Amino acid sequence: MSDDQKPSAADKHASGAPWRNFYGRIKGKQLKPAQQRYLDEDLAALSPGAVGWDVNPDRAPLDLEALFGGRDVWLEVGFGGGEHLVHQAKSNPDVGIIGAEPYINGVAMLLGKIRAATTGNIAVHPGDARDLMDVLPMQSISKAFLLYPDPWPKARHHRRRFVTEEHLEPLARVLKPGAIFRVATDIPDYVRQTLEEVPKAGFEWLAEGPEDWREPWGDWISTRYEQKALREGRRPHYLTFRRLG
Ligand SMILES: C[S@@+](CC[C@H](N)C(=O)[O-])C[C@H]1O[C@@H](n2cnc3c(N)ncnc32)[C@H](O)[C@@H]1O
Repeated sequence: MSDDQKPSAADKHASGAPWRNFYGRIKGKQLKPAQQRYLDEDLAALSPGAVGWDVNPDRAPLDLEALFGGRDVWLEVGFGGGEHLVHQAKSNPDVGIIGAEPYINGVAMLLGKIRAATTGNIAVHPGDARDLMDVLPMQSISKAFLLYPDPWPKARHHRRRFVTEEHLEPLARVLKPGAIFRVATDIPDYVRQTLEEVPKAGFEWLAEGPEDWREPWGDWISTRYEQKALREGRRPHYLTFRRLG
């Protein structure tokens, strides 16, 4: 079936949930017993609240005050193995960070790192960031990270990329005016699409000179995917945007 024949976001499930295709991997190789234990023992307590359509069909906004006690809240979309998320949480104890990641093996890896780091300022949504953004209060997030999003290199798959209206419009809605949005990618055509689409959604690119995109952020820690890209000879690009308004 081609993308055109599939249900679109305008189509709904019987529950009222929009039909959101997720094309990435949800499960990889068999989890190690310790990883399964992290999921069983830790995940529920780290939940940001009622995100699923089954438990929150009216999409009532999450109580971030109750979750993080009035801290600034940051969002990481697609945290992979969680190394960047935990690094930021450890470096910024006065901030609360919510991560969304549908790949359950990645979620288990993050939970292992949270145990080792004993940080208390992380919430984890083990699913699609779109479902999370539905229930984040308007203008509640002061920084967002999109680090090495799935590249979808074929032209007919570009519409699956995160930097499309379907994702950027809700992201813009939940970010505070002036909030920072960081995007890292190793795919030149992803840079092109990001620079075209993100400003259309109400952001400005903060480029401090033509070579600015080559330099990682001062508080950067390289991610698993970036390490793979470097091994395979691809160059990272670091783009910083500010939410207008
Ligand atoms: C290429 S990996 C990069 C992972 C990590 N950020 C890194 O740099 O190592 C992209 C990740 O984005 C996740 N992802 C894709 N679509 C997503 C969505 N709609 N919401 C949340 N995560 C998503 C995938 O499951 C995958 O783990």
